Amino acid sequence: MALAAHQKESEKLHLRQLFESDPDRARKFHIQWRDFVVDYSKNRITSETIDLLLQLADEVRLKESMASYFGGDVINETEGRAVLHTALRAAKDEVVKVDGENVVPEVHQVGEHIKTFSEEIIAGKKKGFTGKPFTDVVNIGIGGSDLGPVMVTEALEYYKNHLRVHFVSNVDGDHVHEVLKHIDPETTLFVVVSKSFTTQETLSNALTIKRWFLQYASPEDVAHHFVAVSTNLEKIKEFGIADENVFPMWDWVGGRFSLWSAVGLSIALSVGYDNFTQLLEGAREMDNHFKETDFSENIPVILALLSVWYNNFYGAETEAIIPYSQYLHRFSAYLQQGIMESNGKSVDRSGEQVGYQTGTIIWGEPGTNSQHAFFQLIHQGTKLIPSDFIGFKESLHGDTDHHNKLMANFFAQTEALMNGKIPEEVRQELENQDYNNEEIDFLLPFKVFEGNKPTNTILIKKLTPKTLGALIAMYEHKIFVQGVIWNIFSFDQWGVELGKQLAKNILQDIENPQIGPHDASTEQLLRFFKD
Ligand SMILES: O=P(O)(O)OC[C@H]1O[C@](O)(CO)[C@@H](O)[C@@H]1O
Repeated sequence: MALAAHQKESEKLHLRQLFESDPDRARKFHIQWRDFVVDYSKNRITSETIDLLLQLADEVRLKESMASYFGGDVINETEGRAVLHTALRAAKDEVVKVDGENVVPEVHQVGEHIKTFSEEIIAGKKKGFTGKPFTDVVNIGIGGSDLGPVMVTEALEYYKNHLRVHFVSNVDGDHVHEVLKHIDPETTLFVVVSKSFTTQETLSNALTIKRWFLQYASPEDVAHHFVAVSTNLEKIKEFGIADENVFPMWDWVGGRFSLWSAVGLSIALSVGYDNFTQLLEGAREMDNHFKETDFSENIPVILALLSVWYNNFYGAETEAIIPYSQYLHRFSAYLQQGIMESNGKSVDRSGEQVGYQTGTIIWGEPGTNSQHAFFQLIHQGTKLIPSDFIGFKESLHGDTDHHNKLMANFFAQTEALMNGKIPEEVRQELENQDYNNEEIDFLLPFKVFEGNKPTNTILIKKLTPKTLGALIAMYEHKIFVQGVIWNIFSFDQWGVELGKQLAKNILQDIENPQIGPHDASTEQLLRFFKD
């Protein structure tokens, strides 16, 4: 394949040389779009690489797949569903059909419900069972019903109102009990979020909270303090939630892409509905950019192709995502589900084992903390770790002193990763510090930086609800493009089922005297646990 042969050649090149030999490189390999600058020039690529990768996008018929994705075709074939998180941010006059029905009016109707509900809670018009306004919100959900809301409410903390928002996700009782310590039943609203309303963790946490609540309130008060977001309206009723407190969602929205729906209710409660709609608008703008822009200037397409380049041709297994913003401290955790649950597949669309690498391992922490934690390995370790650096031009607090220092680190790291430090530079530096020759010869190999480490720099004007929406949508579309290239189904998640099933059986073993047949190791461990 042309790309494999090309990789053999490009492997010999160093980013330093590539910059030295082409003064136009930074201009050539960057995309400016609205408040975003995406500089991908610090990658091990030439114009030929990009041409070959764009050719690959054509060969896999990416354009046609995009039309199916946005058009509501059943592209989640193993679950028989369309994949339409993009419809959740569609403008009122757009038409997006599922089974011949335009779903946009319904989406906007739920949006209106989110608006009135959140505004009444924020304004203190809707009150708790003793007539006091709400002060706290607890989001009860897991996976996509938790990670998106928690990431966005943290990311938009600067924009938040007086409501304190808490998240309970883990079935580990420590999580729920710690949250219960900090809330008052009279003034807390509980938002139970579960697309299926059958998830063990969420139902257990919701029931524990309901039991706790009923120590202070009567059963009819549940209707005022609990709201639910789900596709499973029957189960919600059984739980005792009032009809007006039910926010529907749809099976054509995957959990990990659902924060744009009523799953984002805790976001709207935390930052207000206007900010929530700004988030959607940012995502819509990115959708349009993705749909309408030539692939050579298309941010999600270029980022996806670069990721494929390292994953499939350089053998890189992981990608680091490093936001230089403390507000984005849950961003990589959020993308871990988005990317790894979507593209962690080893069977292609015809049911055959793939003979190539698929989904990348995603990890990361905010800069500058990450520099003091794991950057040693990125700079001088043996592994190739392509990294996305995300930073903002303006500081929200207007603190230029801190922001300049933060951003100096942001730029310095990608420059250092790219250039490295050659032996001559190290020698000169040590000589200047009056080291003798023997000391220099000893220290030199440890102080050399090979460089040539690829990074993308995503520089955004300011962290706002709108730019955040666009940033999240950018990664959503990157996931989609990669799924098309790898010919896998990105929108199911069968791989999470087996563990769930076994846990059900093991719970029986734990709660009953008998331990069912297991492998010798599991059985022995269960005996230790029960003794
Ligand atoms: O919203 P639900 O149905 O409770 O599911 C929670 C999460 O569980 C999964 O199905 C599997 O982890 C995710 O895809 C989903 O986001």
